Amino acid sequence: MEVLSVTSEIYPLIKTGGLADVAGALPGALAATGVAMRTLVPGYPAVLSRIEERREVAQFSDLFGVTGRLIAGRVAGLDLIVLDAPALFDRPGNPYMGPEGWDWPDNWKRFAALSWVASELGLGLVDGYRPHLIHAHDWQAGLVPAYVKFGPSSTLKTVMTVHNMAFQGTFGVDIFWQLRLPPHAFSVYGVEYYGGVGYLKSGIECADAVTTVSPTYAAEIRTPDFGSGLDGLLNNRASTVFGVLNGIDMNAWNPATDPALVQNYTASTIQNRLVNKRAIQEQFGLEPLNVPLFTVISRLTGQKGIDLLADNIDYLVSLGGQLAVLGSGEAHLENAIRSATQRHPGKVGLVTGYNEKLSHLLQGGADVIIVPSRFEPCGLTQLYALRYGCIPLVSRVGGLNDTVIDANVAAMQAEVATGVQFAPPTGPALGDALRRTFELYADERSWKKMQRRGMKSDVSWETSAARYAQLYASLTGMSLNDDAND
Ligand SMILES: Nc1ncnc2c1ncn2[C@@H]1O[C@H](COP(=O)(O)OP(=O)(O)O[C@H]2O[C@H](CO)[C@@H](O)[C@H](O)[C@H]2O)[C@@H](O)[C@H]1O
Repeated sequence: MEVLSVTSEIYPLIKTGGLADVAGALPGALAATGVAMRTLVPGYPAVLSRIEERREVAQFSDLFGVTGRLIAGRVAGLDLIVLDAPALFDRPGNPYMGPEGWDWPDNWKRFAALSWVASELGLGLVDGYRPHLIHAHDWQAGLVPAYVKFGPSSTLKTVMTVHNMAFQGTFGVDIFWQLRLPPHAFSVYGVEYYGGVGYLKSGIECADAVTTVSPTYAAEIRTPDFGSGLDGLLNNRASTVFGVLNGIDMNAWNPATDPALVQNYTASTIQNRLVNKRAIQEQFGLEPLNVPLFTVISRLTGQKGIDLLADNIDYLVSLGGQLAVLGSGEAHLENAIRSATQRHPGKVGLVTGYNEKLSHLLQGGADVIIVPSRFEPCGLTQLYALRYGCIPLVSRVGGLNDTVIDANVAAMQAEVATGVQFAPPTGPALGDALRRTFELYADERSWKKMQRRGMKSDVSWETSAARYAQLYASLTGMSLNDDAND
């Protein structure tokens, strides 16, 4: 079966967050199930400069007013189709915003073009390639299901995956007439959203199935607290909304071979993590002490609960811990952490910006990763942490609830705990969880056991890739080993 994945970022070429990791890992994981996945991505400079075995497979003389072409090629085992449209994608900054941090004003057009091209591929634009299903990720690909629903094909199926309900891609009504959709697509059954155009809304409304990245988040987003205004629509579509937990790339994230670590290790040589811990302490300006080292690797935003963390740094230090934070985001949160580094020299360190390599080292040497999110569709850093023997301390929401087993008394006695959970996501509850974590850390033997359990827990894509494959099969009516392009 041939599936076309459509995404605005993909690891290892271009990444601002977890979407890239998932888009980069899923094709490889699906291959074992008999699904051949190609991925359509925008031709950002970072993508075009790395694509290999490149072939031009289509040209557009009028792609929403600009010219463009499709280049097929491969990178890092990924089968890519790249939309090379320099007027839309050859820009500095990240995929969504310029270097000054402002969203590009024509994002509606950039990602409408991507989605429209995906639907054309679905109709057989390129000789010898006709996907049976298109899998669209997040609002940037949210128009794909609308182009398919209001287009000529009656057999092409679509799946819409929501990685974060908070980012919806909403625009004014004026853009509608430039989207190449028929007039009747501007309705509650199409792209209309509170009088404007909603890309994610349209994807949820028009796709044959909607998935999100954990079972708990799939239930949460059907409530007003987490639905960001789309809970009503999701409830209407309840029988076609599924939660499929993310996995991780077990090769890219393997402490036994990870080149970003100073010292590699396995569950049986876990004491070697100390070498990485010392390297972290050095890089973050922390004293080389054997005290609990906490880390945070995150966008520094309210969603991620970084204000709850900031409120607890003094307490964490008073308990005898150290903290190494890697991230960037909202200025007031960056400032709050920076001022903590000044209050607690040698105990709290901050590295701002995005640093993939350092994120690996932190997982391989810190004792605990704190993930205090207010909501978390799945969360990947706690999964990397489990694999690396770094204990996750997480709020009990979304995928954090589904992947970490809290070290309560029963779970410790049954020897199944893998981390610490707290609820609700408030400062005092996080403080209480920190206190519990120090108590657990003090019992060296059971702490090591908990680390080893985490390292053995299944965070791979295997189960979830099979679930996606089953979903594709049920929507297309194909069996998984049917030949591509039947
Ligand atoms: N400063 C930094 N330097 C280096 N690496 C950094 C970094 N800051 C973050 N990262 C990395 O970026 C990724 C973040 O992924 P998450 O799943 O935690 O959140 P995100 O909100 O981006 O993703 C959304 O999509 C994913 C995928 O579905 C969901 O898991 C998640 O809940 C949802 O919010 C991780 O790989 C992390 O290591």
